[in-house]
Amino acid sequence: MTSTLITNIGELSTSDPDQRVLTDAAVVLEGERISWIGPAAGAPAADTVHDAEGRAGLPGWVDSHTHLVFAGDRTTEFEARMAGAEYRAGGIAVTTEATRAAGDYELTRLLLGRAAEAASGGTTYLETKTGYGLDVEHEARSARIAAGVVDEVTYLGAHLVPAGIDADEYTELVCGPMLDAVRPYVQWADVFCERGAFTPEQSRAVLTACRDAGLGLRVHGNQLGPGEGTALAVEFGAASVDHVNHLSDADIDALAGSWSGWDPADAAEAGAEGGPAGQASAPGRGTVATCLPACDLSTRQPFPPARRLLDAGVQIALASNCNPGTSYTTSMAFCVTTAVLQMGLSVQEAVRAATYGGALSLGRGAGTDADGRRAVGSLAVGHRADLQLLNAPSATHLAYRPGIPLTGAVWRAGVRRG
Ligand SMILES: N=CN[C@@H](CCC(=O)O)C(=O)O
Ligand SMILES: [Zn+2]
Repeated sequence: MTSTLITNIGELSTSDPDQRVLTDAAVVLEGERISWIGPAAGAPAADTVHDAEGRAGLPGWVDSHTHLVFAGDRTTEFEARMAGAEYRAGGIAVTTEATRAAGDYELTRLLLGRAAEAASGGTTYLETKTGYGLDVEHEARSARIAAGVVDEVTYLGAHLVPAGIDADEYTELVCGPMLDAVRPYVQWADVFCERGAFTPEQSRAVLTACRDAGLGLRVHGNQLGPGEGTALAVEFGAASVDHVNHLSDADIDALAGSWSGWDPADAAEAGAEGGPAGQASAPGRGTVATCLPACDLSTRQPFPPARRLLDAGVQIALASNCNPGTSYTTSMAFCVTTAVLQMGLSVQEAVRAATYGGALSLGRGAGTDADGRRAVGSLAVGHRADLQLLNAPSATHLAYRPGIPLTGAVWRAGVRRG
């Protein structure tokens, strides 16, 4: 097994339980895993050496919320929004029509292009959702295509009630034949619990059916206004609730309560979280609040109360939410920049949310699961060797130099990608 020593790392953000930031550091990669981390002066020899020349190093981004399986374009809707129109869930139907019309080859090509774009920006672990098929055939097709490209696939048949079908009838389809059809390809299920999408009752039905089918749960909640999405997510022990723009005090308390007694160091020691199936059994594991700042800018929503959530003890994630309607970017660096400049997070808090936070929300924050899949999102011995070097001396430059593509060299599972 070949080993690589990456040395002379000026500043290394580990995103580990102690949130250690090492200076003059080195990392050794052996095969797909990290085998050593420490001061450059004490690093062991390796087959090959990469000199970081004082650059900053950090885990590869974990993008835990995207909608990449789609065709078509929503520029006109975006222009109208920039001119003052409100975002409405109904735009999903426009993308659904274009997605259904695209052939398998075209849809796969589009997805591969977006995944490659994400990778070139330093993303090394990627989740994506269905949700632009909205019938049995096209949801199953989206799930199948996604499973061949990304790391984790989420079933989002409950994205919008398509025209021509009663909402309750459609919800039954989502909970029955559509779920059966996507089940071989997906690990997670999600529901858009929001006005104009799915009611709390319909969302509850979807979460129940998907939980009973053995899927891990996620919720799109509290994006466009106050609502029950977050409360439902906590009640169902969902791994994440995403958007969280309009939270009540009770929502924040519920999220914080879901994490009471949880200690990341215990989680790391206890070993595998086991992915989605492990979410209920992981001790003290709560519901991650996933913030999507690029989407908030594009839809002119208030940013989520990330500072308050962190201070209350809630684990948060940052994700791109790349989709054609509300957030057409794969740039995790942009999300980190925005979280620092606009949401009151420190650089290290934002980096941790965009790496470890996402991994935690995907059940991949610690240990190695039964299939041998290693933890991602933080740099520790035994974790998958996913890391990036910035063309900058510190992670602070992500916020200090907004808009500058700083990702330099990237390793994914120990393999140099860029
Ligand atoms: N909010 C729901 N779904 C997507 C937007 C989908 C669309 O408008 O196409 C989101 O996460 O923002
Ligand atoms: Zn989304």
